[in-house]
Amino acid sequence: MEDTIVALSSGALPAGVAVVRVSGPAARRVAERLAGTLPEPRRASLRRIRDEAGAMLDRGLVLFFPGPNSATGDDLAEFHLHGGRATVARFVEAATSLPGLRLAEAGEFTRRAFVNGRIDLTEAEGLSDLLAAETERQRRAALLQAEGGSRRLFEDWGTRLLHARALIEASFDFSDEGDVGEGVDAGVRAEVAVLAAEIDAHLSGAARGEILREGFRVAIAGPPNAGKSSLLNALARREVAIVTPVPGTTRDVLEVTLDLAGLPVRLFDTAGLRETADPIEAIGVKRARETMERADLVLWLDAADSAETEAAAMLHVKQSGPGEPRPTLRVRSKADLAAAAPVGAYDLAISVRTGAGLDALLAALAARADAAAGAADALPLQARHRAALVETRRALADFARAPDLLPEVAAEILREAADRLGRLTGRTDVEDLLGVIFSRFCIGK
Ligand SMILES: Nc1nc2c(ncn2[C@@H]2O[C@H](COP(=O)(O)OP(=O)(O)OP(=O)(O)O)[C@@H](O)[C@H]2O)c(=O)[nH]1
Ligand SMILES: [K+]
Ligand SMILES: [Mg+2]
Repeated sequence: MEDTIVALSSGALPAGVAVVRVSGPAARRVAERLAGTLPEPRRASLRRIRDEAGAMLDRGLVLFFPGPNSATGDDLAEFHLHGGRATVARFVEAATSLPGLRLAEAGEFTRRAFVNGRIDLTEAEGLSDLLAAETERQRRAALLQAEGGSRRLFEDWGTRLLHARALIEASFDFSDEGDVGEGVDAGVRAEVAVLAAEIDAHLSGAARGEILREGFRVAIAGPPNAGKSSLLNALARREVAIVTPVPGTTRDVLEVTLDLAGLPVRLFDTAGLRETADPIEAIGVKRARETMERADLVLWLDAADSAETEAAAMLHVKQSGPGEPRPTLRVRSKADLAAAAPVGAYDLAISVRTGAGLDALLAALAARADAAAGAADALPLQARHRAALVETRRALADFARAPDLLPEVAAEILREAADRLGRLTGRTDVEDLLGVIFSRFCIGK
């Protein structure tokens, strides 16, 4: 029989309330031992909680959720205790001293929910993202997935693949032998093509999903002394980077994450770009160029008092890497030093000294991040999903490429494609296929 598991399910102690959950076949017996009697299912009721020797441990709310309609799918008891370390430790000690009960491993409650068919893998991933979400957009995307958004999409695709395959299999399982090898029906091919296009559209959101997850990367770059580190400190509202009047102060890449438009926006302060004989600074310059290459946006700073000309500045941008030039926001910095900042060639003028232009800069960053992240309620696309969908797509491309495929081969390719999808949700199952075939083709007669 399956173990019964116990763990503190709420956050760090001490806290106002600690929620301890007990899940598994012994949950009812254990909860009765500790709480005396159990309230009606799904009702909270106050109980004295006693240890194995009958000594009082605490007084708190007790709930009982009979399986399979519980969060884990097993019998589940919940204790709301006073959130002190000693209280929780003593409770867990008393519970685990009862037979059949042990401490839960990391993620084990969710794992049981999956094993018991309460949630699929994408919903489990959504739950874990929901716990990790730090910004509003991350929270919304995670909730969408935890609530089954991705599961429904992938299951719909899987069902359609199953249909197409069932139709093909029928053509060789149930036709006269002479018909075998006629190639795949045009209607089935068309259905698969529509499906492939839908997967492509979903895959095209990969870059947006990555921004949601990994953050929108902004490289603060420019010539030495442009005020890059000063800007980083101003936006972070703390002294993250060393600022001095000495050009070439920054060498390491420094990172600060802001929450803008509900998205994580990662700012990287970099070494000023210039030719240098100093080997340490040269490494810093190399890292600065690499950071620019990987950035979603380059914030190119050019100080109002700098001798650097427009053309030279753009040369730096061009020199920043071999790849595509990155999207760039050109900022005239230290605007307080110029009588009238020549904004024309720049997108924005700022002064860290006076604070001028900083709000406009933040608004511009938020707008860029928001545009890059795409529609606010699009389903998130995770790396694991992307990998599986790319494989699914590859199989469908094989299917599309050869119009004269033997039905047996075509069915096998679709089986592979569906397998990849099934692994996404963790519900690959041949019984499904049999069900579709038999229900559609009235085998029983
Ligand atoms: N007047 C004025 N001075 C500024 C402003 N921002 C920065 N400075 C000064 O410019 C100098 C260089 O600033 P940093 O922030 O170190 O410049 P940096 O671009 O990080 O320099 P490196 O790391 O050496 O490339 C410092 O003395 C700052 O106090 C500003 O808005 N106005
Ligand atoms: K400096
Ligand atoms: Mg610096």
